[in-house]
Amino acid sequence: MDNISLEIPRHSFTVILGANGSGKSTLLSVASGVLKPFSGHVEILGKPLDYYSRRELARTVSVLPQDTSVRFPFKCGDIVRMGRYPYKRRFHLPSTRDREAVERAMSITDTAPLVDRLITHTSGGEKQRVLIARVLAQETPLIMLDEPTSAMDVKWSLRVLAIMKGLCSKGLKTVLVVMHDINTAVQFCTHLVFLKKGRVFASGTVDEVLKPEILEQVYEAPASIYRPPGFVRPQVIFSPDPDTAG
Ligand SMILES: Nc1ncnc2c1ncn2[C@@H]1O[C@H](COP(=O)(O)OP(=O)(O)OP(=O)(O)O)[C@@H](O)[C@H]1O
Repeated sequence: MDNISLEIPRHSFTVILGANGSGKSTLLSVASGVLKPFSGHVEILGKPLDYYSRRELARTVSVLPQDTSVRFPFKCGDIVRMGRYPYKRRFHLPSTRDREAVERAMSITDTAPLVDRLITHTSGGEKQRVLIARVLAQETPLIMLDEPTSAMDVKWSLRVLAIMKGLCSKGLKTVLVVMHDINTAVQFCTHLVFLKKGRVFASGTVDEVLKPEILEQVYEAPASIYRPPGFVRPQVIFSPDPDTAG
């Protein structure tokens, strides 16, 4: 990736979209400090990333990576409690605030019934919900999620995105999400970023950038926008390539 210049508005719910290999996960890794950029810099809440200590960064940004394979048989409750590590003081038991944050996160994500279940014994969608609970328990002003709902059913995809949207619209969080499902993304997000070949191709509000000419260049497929009755936001239809559609 090169020449990326991007500002994520505070309290926005921004979704990063683009074709496979366009650089979405890489951008999220650079933005969260997991990867160092070869040149340039990242600022979080007006402060250069390099000025954050690891602990301060972990109290500022919570990240859900794309690869969520958990190889160790931790209990789901312990996984969510890990979200409180940035606040842990040596030789201290979890505080009331720690316990409340974990309980709240597990309640919102309906993962309390899984508290004693081993994470290795959960379904793909349940595991993603547990990891979302960990992110919420971390209580950071910034949340970065890489394909957080890829294994979730429709109900839970919509619910998790609605939770994130609610936190942004209340002014409590800024959320940056990588997703492929453009039609679900536009129902919730305030801003869209389209990447193409490692560069920002378009960035702005849904109305500014959800345009057939942009979509066609990003996805290399004919696109139309329509507004189904009862939907506040538009939807996209991609037409199959007549040569390969059969
Ligand atoms: N560890 C790595 N080493 C070298 N190249 C990598 C590595 N990870 C990713 N890449 C390459 O960097 C480019 C961007 O990858 P990235 O994972 O950011 O894309 P993406 O937009 O998230 O893709 P997808 O939609 O398939 O998840 C791709 O060409 C990919 O092959």
